[in-house]
Amino acid sequence: MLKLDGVSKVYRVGAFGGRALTAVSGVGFEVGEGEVVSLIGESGSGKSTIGRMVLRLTQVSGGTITLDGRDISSIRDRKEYYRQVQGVFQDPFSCFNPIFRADRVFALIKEQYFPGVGAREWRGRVEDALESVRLDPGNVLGKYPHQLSGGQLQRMLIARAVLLDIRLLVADEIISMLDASTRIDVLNLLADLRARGLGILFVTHDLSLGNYVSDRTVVLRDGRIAEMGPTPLVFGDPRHPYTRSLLAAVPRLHTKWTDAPVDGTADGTAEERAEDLPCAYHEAAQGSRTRPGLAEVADGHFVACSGCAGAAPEEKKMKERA
Ligand SMILES: Nc1ncnc2c1ncn2[C@@H]1O[C@H](COP(=O)(O)OP(=O)(O)OP(=O)(O)O)[C@@H](O)[C@H]1O
Repeated sequence: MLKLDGVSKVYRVGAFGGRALTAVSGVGFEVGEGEVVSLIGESGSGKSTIGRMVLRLTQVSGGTITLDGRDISSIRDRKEYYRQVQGVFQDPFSCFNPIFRADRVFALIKEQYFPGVGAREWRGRVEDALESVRLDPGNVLGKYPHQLSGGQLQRMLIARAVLLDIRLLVADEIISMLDASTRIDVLNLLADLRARGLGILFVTHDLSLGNYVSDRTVVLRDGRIAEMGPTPLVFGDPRHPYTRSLLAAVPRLHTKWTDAPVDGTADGTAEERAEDLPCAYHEAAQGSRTRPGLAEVADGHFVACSGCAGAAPEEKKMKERA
């Protein structure tokens, strides 16, 4: 369904746009029907930029993004595209105009996409969509955004996507602002939608969430893919030192921060990372024709050479020392 191939994004920054900032470089992965793919990485690694490019909110600088083989930038009718692909973002409040009732988001969809549907039938469809995201229509219809919780608003936005019967949802940090119990509700809701065939690009900096929801995981570092593959492989057998350090830094439920090792990771794996270098995947990554810069270490499990161009400076230094 969705395919990114060698996608890059360069922003012009600084005074008069005189400096180039490469936010995303040579990224390629797919999202199939009924598949959840997590895009994981630290702040600034380029996750949202990728989401925005998929949503056509930001132009691609290099490479292609295709939907069913069609370059999305060639789809002139944006409405046709947004009928299939929608985004939901971190802050649900910012998606609603406080002076209008929250259900205006549904009215706008009707106006744009379903002008011929009668009022009664539309009301039925809205109620069904709300129930499918476990909202009681009687509780939320007719209310203003400030009368609803963040979780309710987030679900209304997902209901809007359900009404459009989209094929791909870009979910960018959608549960970061929700409390723990609402989070799990929204995650389970995504699982329902996935079971109905919806593809989901799940953008998060939270590894445990990525592990919980996704079939496949793409780990981004400085705009490049460090590692990607089936989630159980990436989390169960991480090969890139960066993935390992991210996983090691996840706080453990029964460990107090005062008991954490002083090297900054939760289980003291800094030594292990140094031992990994020089990189065992250098030749395979260089030689790959299908996934340039990535070595396939198991079926569908790819890892970047930690010493190649684009690797973080401290990794390069470690490689030189090794
Ligand atoms: N519109 C823009 N103009 C210039 N630079 C930008 C723009 N948007 C993002 N960037 C830069 O691109 C890089 C990647 O940003 P992006 O928001 O994609 O990262 P992210 O991984 O989603 O981070 P976060 O988790 O903090 O949202 C950052 O260095 C950021 O400062």
